[in-house]
Amino acid sequence: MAAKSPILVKTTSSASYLPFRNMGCVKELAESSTLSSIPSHYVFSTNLEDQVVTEEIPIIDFSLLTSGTPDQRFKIVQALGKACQDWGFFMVINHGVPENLREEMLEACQRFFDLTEEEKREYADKHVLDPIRCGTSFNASVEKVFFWRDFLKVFVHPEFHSPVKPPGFSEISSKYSKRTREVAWELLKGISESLGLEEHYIDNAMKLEKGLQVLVANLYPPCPQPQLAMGLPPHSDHGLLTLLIENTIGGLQIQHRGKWVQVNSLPNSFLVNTGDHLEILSNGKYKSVLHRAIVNGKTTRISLAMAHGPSFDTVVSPAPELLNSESNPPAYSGMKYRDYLELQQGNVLDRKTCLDRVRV
Ligand SMILES: O=C(O)CCC(=O)C(=O)O
Ligand SMILES: [Fe+2]
Repeated sequence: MAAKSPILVKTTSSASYLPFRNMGCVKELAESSTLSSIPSHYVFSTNLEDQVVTEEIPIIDFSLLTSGTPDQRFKIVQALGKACQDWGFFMVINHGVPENLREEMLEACQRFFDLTEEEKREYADKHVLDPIRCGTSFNASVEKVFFWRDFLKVFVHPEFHSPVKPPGFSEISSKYSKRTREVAWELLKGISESLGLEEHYIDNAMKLEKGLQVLVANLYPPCPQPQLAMGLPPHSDHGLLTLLIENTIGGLQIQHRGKWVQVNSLPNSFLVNTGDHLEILSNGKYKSVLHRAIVNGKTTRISLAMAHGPSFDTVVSPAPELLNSESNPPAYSGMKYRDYLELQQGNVLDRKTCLDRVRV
């Protein structure tokens, strides 16, 4: 393959922005009125010129899963299985989580990012397994190139944590986490059945009663050179299922049959993607989806991903019930979820390189 010529761009010298490496805040950088080009350490060298297409993304009507007739439930379980197998991604409608709670939660996240650097510092530079941490990019301590994104990550289950500021964050987050968790766990029952396992199989095997739920708020400020920067690069999520909402601004793209597909979310829907641990548990039948977040030049985008995983101590390996020594041998080795999480979050975010470490 011919080597790509380097992209030549006018960028700002990184030296004057180095302080951001410590605390991290692309928000402040973006708000500095003189910024007309991005510092060189935000230039993402790989191809942002890939063709992006629009396709019809599977839609799951949640109400049919919980209160449909047996026939409707059967059909929606099949649709769930097909969405997991063909896409690793679907939109969930009629889930019963009130629209105003979703909006209040997004506003609370905005208010967190609006706190001063001083107020946020308490949660900066934390270990990846610290229950509350904020920062910029993905893992600024090991990255050469930064992503155009600030984040807040909070473990909200099995123990509930919350930053004390901004006022009201804790109450809203507690309500929102509970409601989303219920939706995720119900979807996992349907997904269990779609694999030919009994309804509570994933519950039991992954010890969901103590399952980890992480609130991940992402802030992508307007970027003066959006075609050169990346919000989040192609990656898959750890855990089983991630339920994402966004303010009115799009930016999520998923990979489907080798192409990047733009996600245009339906109003009031959850954007759901399957994670690495569902891929492991299903022995590769339901592959975790590669996705990325792009940035824009005009408006701040906020997304809120709720990641749902096993309990920390669960060793996740392919479900024995799905294996066959001849036709379907185990394709992944077992690893404790806590160790996987530490590995994934403690390294550079790069496609599915973490999952590759447990492939047999
Ligand atoms: O902002 C988005 O749309 C994607 C966020 C995401 O992939 C993540 O937080 O893992
Ligand atoms: Fe993600």
